[in-house]
Amino acid sequence: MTTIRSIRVLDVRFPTSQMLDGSDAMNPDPDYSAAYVVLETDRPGLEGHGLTFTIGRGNEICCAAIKAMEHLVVGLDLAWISEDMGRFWRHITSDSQLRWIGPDKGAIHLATGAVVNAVWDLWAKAEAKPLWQLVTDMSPEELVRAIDFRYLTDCITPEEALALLRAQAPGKAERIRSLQQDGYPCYTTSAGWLGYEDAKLRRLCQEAVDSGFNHIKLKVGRDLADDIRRVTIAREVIGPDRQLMIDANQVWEVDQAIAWVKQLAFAKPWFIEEPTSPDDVEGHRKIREGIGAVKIATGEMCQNRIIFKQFIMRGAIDVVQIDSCRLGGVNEILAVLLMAAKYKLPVCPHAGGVGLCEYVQHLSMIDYVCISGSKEGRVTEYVDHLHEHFVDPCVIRDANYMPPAAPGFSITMKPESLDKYQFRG
Ligand SMILES: C[C@H](O)[C@@H](O)[C@@H](O)[C@H](O)C(=O)O
Ligand SMILES: [Mg+2]
Repeated sequence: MTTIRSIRVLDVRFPTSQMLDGSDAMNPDPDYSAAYVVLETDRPGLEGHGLTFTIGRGNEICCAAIKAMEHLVVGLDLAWISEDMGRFWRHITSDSQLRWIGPDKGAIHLATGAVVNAVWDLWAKAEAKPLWQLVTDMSPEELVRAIDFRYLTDCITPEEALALLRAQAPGKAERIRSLQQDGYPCYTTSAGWLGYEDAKLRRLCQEAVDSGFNHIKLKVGRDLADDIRRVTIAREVIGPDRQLMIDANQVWEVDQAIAWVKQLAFAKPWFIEEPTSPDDVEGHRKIREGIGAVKIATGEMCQNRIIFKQFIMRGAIDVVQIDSCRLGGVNEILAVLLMAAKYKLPVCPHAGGVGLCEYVQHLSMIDYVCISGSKEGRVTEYVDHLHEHFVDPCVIRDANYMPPAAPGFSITMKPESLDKYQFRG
């Protein structure tokens, strides 16, 4: 028996705004931060680690929200959790007084992401498996049991999910072999932060091409003339055959988005990401209909499975960009992966930030092995910042995430980094 004895919460912030790393049209000066949680157990040496990502101020609010969930996790037995993961998720999201300040959204849901992922990390460490393997070793029945289908059954029922997972099961071993050999494809955003000068943009695009990337994402949306110049540079460096993606981080009105994207269409972007409010399903649908061949991607700020359901069912998006800790952790992410698979939409997760690449590689591998069954038209984000702070950082080979081998969810940070970057006000 392993019992969660206590939780420790740390406010960790990195001064990334100094170099304008991570900057975009909506967020000019992000300080990549983590509301970091450690679940301490009665088994010596066994802890679960998790985090939710913020960009600086407000991180303390997420830390407070995690602390407010303490009574929901302390005292739980790992065997009770792992016996029925869906029951655990319902338990953690059903405190009615905390639910009142959500539900399924805002700081309390970000906190849910941190805590739920810490529990998965704990379970994977207890089983001595990397998280992706813990999940891909599950039977279709066990996977379905991990999901809370509340509010989703008009889109996908547990029976349909089971049928989908069973249909993919025979190919699992072969796909795991493919992951071990070639990894899972990724794209880079490191070249295209909005605060970077043209010369730096050009140099970083070239470096990305030289390291084997076939997909590059650029920030747009502050100034149209700048954008035209920047996408021209990027297209020139990457050539006609690689994919260019653009990301506006929610700055436009719906009609403005249509007009602006049309002006950038000459550079043949594969998709426009977050053209407008992340909650505006109908707005995305209108933009999608108005911009011709350019696809619509969104999801890094899609707060829960219910909004994703609407995007997916209303034909409002082409590319589903789950975030590993804005949704309420692995359980809710599995639900979104299944809905996307049913509607045959590719999932290209959001990453970057601090720790998001470490998290998300596992999720893409689970999607590939158990759910979508394909790497076709799918790439996961990669950003080259802050990996040195992790005990088991992600490994990229020829623009592919290689499957992590160490037990857990790869999110454990080095004690010296936690100490050095702890925010002390
Ligand atoms: C503030 C952040 O760096 C964002 O710009 C980033 O998450 C971005 O939207 C992305 O898609 O990587
Ligand atoms: Mg983005």
